[in-house]
Amino acid sequence: MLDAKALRIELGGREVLRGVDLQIGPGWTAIVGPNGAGKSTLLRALAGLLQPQHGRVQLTGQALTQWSAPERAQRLAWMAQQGETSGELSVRETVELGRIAHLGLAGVPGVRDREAVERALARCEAQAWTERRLHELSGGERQRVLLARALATEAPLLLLDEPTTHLDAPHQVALARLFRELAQEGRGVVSVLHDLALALQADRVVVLSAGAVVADGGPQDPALQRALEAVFGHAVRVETGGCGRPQIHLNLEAPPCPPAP
Ligand SMILES: Nc1ncnc2c1ncn2[C@@H]1O[C@H](COP(=O)(O)OP(=O)(O)OP(=O)(O)O)[C@@H](O)[C@H]1O
Repeated sequence: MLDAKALRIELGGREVLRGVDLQIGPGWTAIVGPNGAGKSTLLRALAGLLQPQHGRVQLTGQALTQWSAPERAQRLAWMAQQGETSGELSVRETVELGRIAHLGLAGVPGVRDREAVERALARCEAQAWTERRLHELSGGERQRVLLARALATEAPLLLLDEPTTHLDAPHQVALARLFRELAQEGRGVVSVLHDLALALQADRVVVLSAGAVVADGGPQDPALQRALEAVFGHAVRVETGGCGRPQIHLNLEAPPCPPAP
């Protein structure tokens, strides 16, 4: 779906992305890395919101810039870190914004649009507040509404910047389940995550450090464990948990293990 090649981005005179290559297909991809590693910058570049000084991003074989804004929005949904949405809109109005890519600004929603909005609200467990204003919601509730707006686009690819911010533990688990469901439906989900335990539930984990991809593989990949130790500077142990899914243990007291001989 998305193919980024040799992406280099400079912000404020500093090189923030240093030649990133990344192909994104169906499945759930988690992007992790320390603060300032360039995760949000990478996601914004993949969404076409930031122009790289060098390199390019293609969406299904065509440069991102060659798609019109509505065409692009039908194929690629973007969820920023919180803050960009008007708190005066109701929850339903906010989620309906996800249909603008299909309807245009003056379009009248049809049955399909209303169904997409209801399905998105249900998947994010946000149906109970549809008439409330966004500013009346808690941080976690608002986060689920913004995710519902992205889902309402029905785009095959979702780019989500820290979607678990403000979510309590059960809703974080529910979100991981939702991402796996979306992946099984053949959609691509790319999420920037700080919670490594959650990130290891993804099909693929990309580790970014100082603007470069330093590991890219499945959650059980030994190279991933080594990269996480190197990047975060603490011992990391990944083992198989009760449901056959990887579990991570990050030992903040212990330094990384010495490299294998
Ligand atoms: N508009 C800007 N002008 C100058 N530098 C910027 C700008 N936006 C981001 N940066 C810098 O680029 C680097 C990468 O920022 P980015 O937000 O992509 O990091 P991140 O990995 O998402 O971090 P975090 O985990 O803290 O959200 C940081 O060092 C940041 O200070």
